[in-house]
Amino acid sequence: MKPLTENILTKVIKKRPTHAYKGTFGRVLIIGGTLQYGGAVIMNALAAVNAGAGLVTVATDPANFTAIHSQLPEAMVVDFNSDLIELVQHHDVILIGSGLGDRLDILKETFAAVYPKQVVIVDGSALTLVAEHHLDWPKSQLVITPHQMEWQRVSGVSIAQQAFEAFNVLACANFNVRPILVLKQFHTQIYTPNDIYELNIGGPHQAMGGMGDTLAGIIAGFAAQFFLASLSDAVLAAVYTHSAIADELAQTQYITRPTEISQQLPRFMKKYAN
Ligand SMILES: NC(=O)C1=CN([C@@H]2O[C@H](COP(=O)(O)OP(=O)(O)OC[C@H]3O[C@@H](n4cnc5c(N)ncnc54)[C@H](OP(=O)(O)O)[C@@H]3O)[C@@H](O)[C@H]2O)[C@@H](O)CC1
Ligand SMILES: Nc1ncnc2c1ncn2[C@@H]1O[C@H](COP(=O)(O)OP(=O)(O)O)[C@@H](O)[C@H]1O
Ligand SMILES: [Mg+2]
Repeated sequence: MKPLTENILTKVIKKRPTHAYKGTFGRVLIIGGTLQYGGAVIMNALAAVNAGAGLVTVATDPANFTAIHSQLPEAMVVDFNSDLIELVQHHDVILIGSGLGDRLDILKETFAAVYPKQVVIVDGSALTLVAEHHLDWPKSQLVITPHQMEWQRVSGVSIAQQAFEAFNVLACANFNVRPILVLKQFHTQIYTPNDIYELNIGGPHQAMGGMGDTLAGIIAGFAAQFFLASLSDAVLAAVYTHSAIADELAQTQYITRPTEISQQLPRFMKKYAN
């Protein structure tokens, strides 16, 4: 296992070309946020917008529309009960699952609509639904972001077994599509097709609901902008950035709120852009 270091940031985060426009930095579609979990998609979107995604749309329960607009006027909204096929196909990056609850119908429709060039990030409730209903993974560039219980549900690798890399590698090999696995924990591990990395920063100041929703949003924002270099590198840089900002905040704070991490993204990224 390789340590994930700060070097990944200068490798991935690039100075913006002068003639760029919003389309240059990718279209992100976030799908999730039932009535109970509206905050999850707000945190996804705050992270994706602040990470620099060019255009962000949130497909969610209409009950969340006003809250999303008041937090983040940069984001667009759409009813997740409407026909999503065309919408899904018009985006570069799809983030599905944070606060999706039991909406298996939406998950199946999305998985069926995506095509191989797209990046699909599967988080939260979508992972639990895949496990419960034995769904095939979408035929796309796949990133999955389970915490340890979600990974146990999806892969059958128990939390105790997860300490042994080989079990996790074998489980990934058994998927119908090869994923990039972000296995979240204290010292998160990232399984890419070539290597396994361990994050050696971050800490218990991050142990709070919404922290994973924020990470998923940063991954979406980085994948949208920096995908052409390498999706694996974009994911690695997103994981590092999330905890590096948290650790900066923790120098003077007892806890680090997910929404504060998102606020710090533009300032933090500026330091590494070259
Ligand atoms: N503001 C919002 O809208 C928010 C919405 N959210 C959304 O809620 C949805 C449900 O997600 P979820 O993670 O809260 O619940 P679930 O999938 O049942 O997993 C919890 C179970 O797993 C266990 N467990 C064991 N190890 C663990 C570990 N390392 N990390 C975490 N858990 C671990 C744990 O054990 P216990 O705590 O009981 O000891 C418990 O039994 C999801 O879509 C998410 O996006 C949240 O983001 C919060 C903010
Ligand atoms: N003790 C800890 N040290 C470092 N990171 C932590 C710690 N506890 C939680 N985290 C991080 O917080 C996030 C939790 O993700 P998740 O459980 O999916 O949150 P949520 O679904 O509530 O948004 C992960 O990125 C995880 O690595
Ligand atoms: Mg989560």
